[in-house]
Amino acid sequence: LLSKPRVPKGLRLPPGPSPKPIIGNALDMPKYFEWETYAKYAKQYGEIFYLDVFGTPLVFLNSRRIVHELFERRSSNYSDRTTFPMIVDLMGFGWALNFQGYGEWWRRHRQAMHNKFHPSAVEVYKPIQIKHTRDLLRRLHKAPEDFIKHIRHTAGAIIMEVGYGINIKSENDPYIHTAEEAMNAVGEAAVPGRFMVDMIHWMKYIPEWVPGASFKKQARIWKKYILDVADLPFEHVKAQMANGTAQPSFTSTHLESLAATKDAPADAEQVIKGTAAVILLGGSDTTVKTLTTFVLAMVLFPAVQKKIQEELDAVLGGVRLPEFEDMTALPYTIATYKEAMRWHPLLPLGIAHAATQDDVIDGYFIPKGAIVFGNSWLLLREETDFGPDTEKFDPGRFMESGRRDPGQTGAFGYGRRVCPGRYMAENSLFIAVASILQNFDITPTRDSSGKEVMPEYEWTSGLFSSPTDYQCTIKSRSKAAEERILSIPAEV
Ligand code: HEM
Repeated sequence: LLSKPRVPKGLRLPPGPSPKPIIGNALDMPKYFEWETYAKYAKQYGEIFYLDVFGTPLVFLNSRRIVHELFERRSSNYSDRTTFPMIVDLMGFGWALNFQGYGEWWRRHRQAMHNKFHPSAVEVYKPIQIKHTRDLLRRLHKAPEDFIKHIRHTAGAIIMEVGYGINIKSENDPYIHTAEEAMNAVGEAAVPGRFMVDMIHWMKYIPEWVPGASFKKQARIWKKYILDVADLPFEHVKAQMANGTAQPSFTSTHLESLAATKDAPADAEQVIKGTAAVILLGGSDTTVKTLTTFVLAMVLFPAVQKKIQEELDAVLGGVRLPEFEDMTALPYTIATYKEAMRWHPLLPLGIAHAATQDDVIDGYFIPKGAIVFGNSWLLLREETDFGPDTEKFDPGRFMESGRRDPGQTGAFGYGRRVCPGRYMAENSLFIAVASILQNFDITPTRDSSGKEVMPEYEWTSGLFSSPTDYQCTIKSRSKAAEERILSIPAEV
């Protein structure tokens, strides 16, 4: 199929030179690790190609030049989202700004988020991030084998306090559980092509009992989590505000401003509720998965780990825990979390954008409604931007001049849709990496004969890609490290 470029039916072409490859159709869509297959297609077909999927072009952008041209310079045309009948109509996810079309409703959500997540606004979250990261050290010291559970708890605790002022203590917190279930559902459903109903929209009207309509049953099961994750914590904060016990948070401060606003639109509360839930969803699992990638890299690349620890020891003198003020003195530590985002980007194909109007780029026609992907995985492996050997985990690459920041090269997405939580996310990653490595050594586990056993894992495939759960040994580095950890107050 791929060897014969052709023009799918129904696609108009610009006049002039012959069109570039339109390389195939739904049959050419890989189901798993799509970014790798699309990267191979890119080698064959160049900076831009597309697949025709039941009349909808899926356009793939494969170079930084073309990504910049469309997503940044022509951002007013490439900031829409495709309609996801599975996610929005059947699973009830219309409240999530991630999946809203480019328009006033999305803009109001984005504004609500921006107000509290721009670079200086996120400063107020730093004490919360420090407090819960220190608690993470205590938990890691106590039960190191459960490190993934602890990282998950910490990310959830940070985001619940930031978003709702709710202090979660238990590792089985029901809000976090609901958020994880909702996030897993999105991870599966947000991959274009995963559900046929996203291509053939009338299928959403098929009754659940019809053979072949199992997607409807699946959507119904997921919908409960998706509605609960928005409703339950929000109602909790409102009840707390009514009885005067609410802690300041994204939700409470927005609700207070709303109460003080004359003639606020009737749906203003909906915007706050939806945005708070999106913060909960976007804010916990993303950090967890990036940190599990980082821990894995530490097991696989011990020399890198040693180098980070040397930097941390030199700056902190082995006597105090890291603070955000240390950031400027810790370039290699910063390079490490950036390398984790580059080496294996969490969203290898980002979240697809959509074209609002017909457009032409380099003589290729992109029709209105086309679904447009930046292949972040490919961009982040570009040797001209990141230096040689990009398969290797090497923070040292960022110590050379002229290297690009992965956060501005696709790891956080593109243009007007770029991740609005990125400043807070980077702070969480920095303080976690610095705190963990100052105090712990991360090594492979050992078998009964004392031989090292490398972790067994696979990269997951879907909207998100991160390692499946794996084992490693996390041990405090020294007596001094142990004392530092034990001196952290038990109650956070
Ligand atoms: C390491 C952590 C994170 C990574 C790698 C990440 C990555 C991304 C990516 C790739 C996108 C898609 C952008 C696009 O469409 O071009 C995105 C969107 C988004 N992210 Fe993040 N993110 C992270 C953390 C967070 C956090 C902490 C929050 C909330 C506090 C958040 C909230 C959002 C929201 C609301 C959107 C949707 C934006 C829109 O559609 O306009 N993310 N993120």
